Amino acid sequence: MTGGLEWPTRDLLAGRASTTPDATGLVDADGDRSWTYRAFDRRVDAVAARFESLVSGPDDRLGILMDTRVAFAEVYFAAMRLGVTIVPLNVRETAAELAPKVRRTAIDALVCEAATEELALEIGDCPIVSVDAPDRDGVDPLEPIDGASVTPVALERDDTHLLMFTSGTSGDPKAVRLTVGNLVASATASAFRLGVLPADRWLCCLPMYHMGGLAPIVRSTLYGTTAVIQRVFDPHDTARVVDEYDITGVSLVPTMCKRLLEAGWEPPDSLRFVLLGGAPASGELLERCRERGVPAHPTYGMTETASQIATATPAETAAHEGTVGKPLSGTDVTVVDEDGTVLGPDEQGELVVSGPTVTPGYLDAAETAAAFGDHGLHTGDVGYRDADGRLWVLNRRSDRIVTGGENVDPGEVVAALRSHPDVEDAAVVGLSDPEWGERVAALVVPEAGAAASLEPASLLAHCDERLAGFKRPKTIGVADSLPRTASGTVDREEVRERLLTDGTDLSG
Ligand SMILES: O=C(O)CCC(=O)c1ccccc1C(=O)O
Repeated sequence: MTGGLEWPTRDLLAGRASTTPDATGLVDADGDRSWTYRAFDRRVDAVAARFESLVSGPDDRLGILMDTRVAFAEVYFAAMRLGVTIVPLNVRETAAELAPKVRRTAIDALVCEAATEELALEIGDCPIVSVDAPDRDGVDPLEPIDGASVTPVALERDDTHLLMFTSGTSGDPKAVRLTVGNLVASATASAFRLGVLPADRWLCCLPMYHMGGLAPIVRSTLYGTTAVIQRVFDPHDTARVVDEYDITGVSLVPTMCKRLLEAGWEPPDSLRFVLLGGAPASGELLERCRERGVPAHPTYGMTETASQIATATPAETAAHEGTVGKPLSGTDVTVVDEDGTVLGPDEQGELVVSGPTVTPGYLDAAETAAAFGDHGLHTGDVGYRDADGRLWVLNRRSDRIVTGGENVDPGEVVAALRSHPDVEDAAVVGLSDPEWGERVAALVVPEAGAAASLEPASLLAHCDERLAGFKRPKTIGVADSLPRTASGTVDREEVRERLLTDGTDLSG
């Protein structure tokens, strides 16, 4: 820190760098470079100095449109140093999906990289900085500048530090507010479950614009251990990185873990945990992990709780099939029925979460009011706890589809399909898929007279202009009308049945 440092501060990196400056903070597995916490801190100062004239303080918002890389971590901590609210954006989404998010969050500046610059220019009605483009004087924006000084802004513990989007189920993504207090509470409780050793090295190969990819960076900085960053997951390459970089822990979604096993992965003894989240891990996958010596820790979490709610150890998953373990310390999970009555052991109901990791609310006050009740945040997930407090999650957020660890709001896909001139109506559900957990599937009702001319290729091209690739239907069926229940809502079970029997597979 070249500027004065005021205490207390929520600048987690400054605290770390002043405590163990010589410990290795970051490793770039792609470029085979590493940075001590001192060097990491200086680079973050350089980034903060570049952005200071654009954004500073709690009223300003900085969008980040970058994929997983060391520079993401540097921009993130620079934004924390400037006390601004960070808005990570999904680089896989289209301009049509991102533009409303940028508008709703009123971003004051947007950071992008070479690969996202074009997209940034389409969506950002504000100053845009690419971390890959030299500035006007030809200087690499991430290189420390001698004598540069930045005035850090101390965030209050309860200030909004992060606005992260999560998919709803009816077409409107929600912006979750998170505080530095939420993230610190989560990282602390995570350490109590997984343990921390001085030689720990956490491999980060999940998207950093999602909670599952960002959380390990916050954790390792708080702990003073090392984050090893790999931009693109690839079963053979990721297995090599785990070996070569002495990785002790890695966060994965189940699809990645399955691919590693299929590629013949046998992890080194030094690997202490695989944190397996974002989607349910099947019993079959966990069984194969046990056979191969993969220390799988299935975890249940959400953006709204800054990642983990409950996490199981390998011994627990072997002895109690299907459990996600006990809630982390400090987190309470209550099971309630439809009237809000608290249920007892083994009784199924909605999971309600409270504790220091839980968001203070959404950006939209009406969404916040709808989500919180007497016992905390209503997750929309159904599950139960056993007499010892272990948690089972039976189905995930009502209609939401989870494919390869990405969440898809069926409402968004329906809206995209309905905007096609030959489509009158559509219903979208998730079908079970051996590779992705679930696949997006759509039952489409053509406009009168358009049935003969409705081409799946035209529907898919229409979706590709509006939706991220992972939201594109992989199975499509055509019907004269949507099946409905007695109360008039779409009968999702019947939609599923029809797609399973009559749907055309378009995933090839
Ligand atoms: O499902 C979510 O939205 C949160 C998922 C998440 O945080 C996660 C996803 C994959 C691996 C690890 C984690 C984690 O809890 O840290």
